[in-house]
Amino acid sequence: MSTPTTPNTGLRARLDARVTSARTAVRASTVGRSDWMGKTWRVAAWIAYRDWMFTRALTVWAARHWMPTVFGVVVSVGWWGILTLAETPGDRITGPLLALLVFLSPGIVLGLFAMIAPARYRRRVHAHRMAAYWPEVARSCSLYRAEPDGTVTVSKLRHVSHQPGAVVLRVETFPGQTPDTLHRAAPAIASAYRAHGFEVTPVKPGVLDLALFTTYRIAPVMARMPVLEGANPDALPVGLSRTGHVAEMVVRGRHTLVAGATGAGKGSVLWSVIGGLAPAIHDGTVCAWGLDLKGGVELEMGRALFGRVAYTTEDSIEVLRALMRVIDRRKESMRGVSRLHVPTSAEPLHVLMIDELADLMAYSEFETRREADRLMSKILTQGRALGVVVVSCVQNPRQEAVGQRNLYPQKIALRLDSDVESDMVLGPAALQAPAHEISRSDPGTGYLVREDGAPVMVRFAYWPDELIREVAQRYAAPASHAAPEPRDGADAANAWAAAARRTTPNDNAGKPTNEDAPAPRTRTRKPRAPRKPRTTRPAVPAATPEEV
Ligand SMILES: Nc1ncnc2c1ncn2[C@@H]1O[C@H](COP(=O)(O)OP(=O)(O)OP(=O)(O)O)[C@@H](O)[C@H]1O
Repeated sequence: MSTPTTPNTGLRARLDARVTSARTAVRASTVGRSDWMGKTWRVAAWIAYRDWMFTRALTVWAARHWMPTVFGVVVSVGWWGILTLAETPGDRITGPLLALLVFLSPGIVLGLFAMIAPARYRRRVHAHRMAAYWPEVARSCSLYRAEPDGTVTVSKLRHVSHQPGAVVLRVETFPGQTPDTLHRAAPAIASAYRAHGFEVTPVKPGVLDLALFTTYRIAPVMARMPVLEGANPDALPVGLSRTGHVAEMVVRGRHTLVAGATGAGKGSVLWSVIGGLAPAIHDGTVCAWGLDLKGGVELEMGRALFGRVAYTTEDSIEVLRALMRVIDRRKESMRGVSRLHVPTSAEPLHVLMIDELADLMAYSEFETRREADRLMSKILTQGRALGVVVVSCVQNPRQEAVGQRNLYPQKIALRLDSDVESDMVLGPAALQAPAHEISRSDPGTGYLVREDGAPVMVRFAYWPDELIREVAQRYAAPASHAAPEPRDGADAANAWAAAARRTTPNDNAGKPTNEDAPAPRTRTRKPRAPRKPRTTRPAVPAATPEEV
């Protein structure tokens, strides 16, 4: 069966056929010939092809590095002028002098470059050295493939760039290699280049940026008066990263666990979040709740920013219940409408800040602990999409203190006491984020591990008391940020408890107490019938020494 063809397709096919036959004819009469003429054509074609490749690479390089290109053109034109002038009959000095100058010109050009832009020159030289060392590093870190003919292919180093405090290697996988291999080799590469740490960032499929840090520390950062544009719960600026960029943290849609030994700087994280969101709190799109089980020492400083706070375990349970009521209401209002809550001043994003989670979850009375555990589990599992997020700070990340570690998709590990604790908080990310190695003299420094598992070292901004007071005064929370009243009947948490036949203090609200209850009926028990004497087998008498 023939397919109908349009006149256009027919023309194109005819043209293609002619081009193909012309190419075949040209090949046959040039490089396809088997005699010496064919050989000459092949050599000429090879030279033309190499020329074309060189010109293309040179053009691309010139377009990328226009400054040295312009400089080179100016110098060449200058030389041409001098050489023209030197063509004076009888002059025996200018020619050799110019030849010497031409011989020395690369050094002169580089020297001028080093004089004009010394920092840039040093970076170029450093990048060049790192690139020269790369094949050896790649081979020793198993980033190579050996062909049967003995050739060795290593992962390609695309380019080396410098950022403040880091050198970034852009590395490309070769066919047959996966980015995972590069991820695994990253610690060895960092060690080969004597780097203080590393971060791996995927750029595109098969291409990764490996940042090697030239400094171990991030200098302290002071917080400043926040502005409304910065108060973005999707990308909240909280400090500086090792590359000197502003480190951002996602607050909306993420629960965050902050773990750090005493004096590690959990206060800086706490205030970077609440203080950073202060303008949004003031305009009503964020509502802050606080549990400070150190008796309010931390949160009272900025009390005006919070809608509701609790400083005792009993009050904390009430606050958690109130948050559950928010979740219950949102569930009803968002059902079938949206799957991720968008904060507005009528329906704000609720951020619960807990300072010292272990006081509530591990060191309180059994009943309180059980109730807190139940409410926290519900808030952590249901709150995220409904616009209720939790930021919990804890000193001791061990199991009994933070049983719900896995319910926090985002983790911040400040200085920790041991590698076991780093492992507990960060899981597999601890390999790239050794929080136990953070120095005591660097409070506020920690690893921020987002949902994707890639850790970033951050120095959280330091919030002095005066600034917290000033921010609280300027951006006080609106009066409407009071906790919602309980609806008639039990809230969802209590319904859940009732379903599980567990009693909570709240289940008993409004129910008759034991004083109202009728006296319990006492059952008169019949006296037990006397036991029948047991029929026992006759005991075997112990053997006497004579019998043995
Ligand atoms: N980002 C920071 N930059 C510089 N210094 C900081 C920073 N954060 C905290 N500090 C210093 O470290 C000290 C301890 O900080 P902070 O009270 O926040 O620690 P913490 O982890 O909350 O300790 P604890 O759990 O014992 O209360 C502060 O008094 C301050 O001097």
